[in-house]
Amino acid sequence: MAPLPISSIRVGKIEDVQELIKSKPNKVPERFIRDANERGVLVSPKTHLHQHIPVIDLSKLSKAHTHDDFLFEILKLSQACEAWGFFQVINHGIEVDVVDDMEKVAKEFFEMPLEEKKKYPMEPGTVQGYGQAFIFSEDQKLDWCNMFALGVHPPSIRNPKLWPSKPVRFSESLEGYSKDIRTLCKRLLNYIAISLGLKEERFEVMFGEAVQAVRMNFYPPCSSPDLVLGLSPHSDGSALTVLQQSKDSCVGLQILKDNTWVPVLPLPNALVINIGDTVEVLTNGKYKSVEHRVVTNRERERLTIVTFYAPNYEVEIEPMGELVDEETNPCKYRSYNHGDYSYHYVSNKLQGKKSLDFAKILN
Ligand SMILES: COC(=O)C(/C=C/C1=C(C)CCCC1(C)C)=C/O[C@H]1C=C(C)C(=O)O1
Ligand SMILES: O=C(O)CCC(=O)C(=O)O
Ligand SMILES: [Fe+2]
Repeated sequence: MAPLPISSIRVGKIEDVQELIKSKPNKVPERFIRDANERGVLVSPKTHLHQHIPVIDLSKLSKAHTHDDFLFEILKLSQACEAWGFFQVINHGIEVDVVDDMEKVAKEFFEMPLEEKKKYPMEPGTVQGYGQAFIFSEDQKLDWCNMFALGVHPPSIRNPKLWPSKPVRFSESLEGYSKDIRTLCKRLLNYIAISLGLKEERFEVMFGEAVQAVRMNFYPPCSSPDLVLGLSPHSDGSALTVLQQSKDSCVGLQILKDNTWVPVLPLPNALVINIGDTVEVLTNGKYKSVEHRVVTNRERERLTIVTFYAPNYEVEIEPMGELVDEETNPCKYRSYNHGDYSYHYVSNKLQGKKSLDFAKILN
């Protein structure tokens, strides 16, 4: 994927939110204050008024369980992908130590002094390193978030200069974690294929050497959480996204369901999975990538480790023939190259599901 044309990008001063709350704990600079229609309404996690995203027990999909258990869980998965685009997985098979270790090094990374983190800058027009991605103009509102993003796989997408030497165990932990998350993504895509009545390895074969990137998001507390957003509304450009919320994180992720922002309440040892734009296109819209955003908290911070899993850049994407019917379910998306979609995605600001207009066939 080619870098963006840096010369044309003027982003102004992007303040580091962790530093901001150290020096002026009660001040929210104008550039973070959202227009009234965009602001994150706080939703109490205690409220029982909300529906919750489905929970899929992956142990029920292993050989140790009965065929009925398997079918029931696959049905739940299919309903989750169709109605929610989001679900949590429990008994996912990734060792607690691997997950905890990743959380620990990510936390240590964000806790380092700014000078240390600045050794790995996200330059304007790039998406890897420490900073804020998706900023393309001086008047664009900023998210109340610090990010650290790295390309992980295949090795050709890595920028080794951005892999930090501190915390000392960071790279080793990220390698181990990413290997396990990759296995989980392949497994989930196999189950998703089964849930669609496709051959189990349909996605794996199509994706080739899949692209995997990780983004760590740190949201410090904010004195006026009702005025800002932790992360702007967006859908993910990936095929699947795996989100880990650190143990002491506040609730913050909200997904747009039936025009209402529904909070995602963390479950112990669960991972949150969401369908990305690529699976929406491949399934001709049967499984949807759902718009989501993050709100902040007055007292508590939030740390998330997010993996984007997507086809190789060379792969041509279009709705799968098995899921299209010229008469009853015609193609809703055109054919395109995934590398081109990735470029399009990272060269535009996060704006709901707007990125997918790239692929939509408009009648
Ligand atoms: C800040 O970055 C992102 O939010 C992001 C970027 C991912 C990427 C890298 C960090 C390096 C390699 C390229 C890639 C674009 C995957 C989001 O990723 C989404 C967007 C697309 C498209 C995707 O596949 O995942
Ligand atoms: O931090 C979160 O809860 C959500 C992060 C997210 O949506 C993303 O990184 O794409
Ligand atoms: Fe996201």
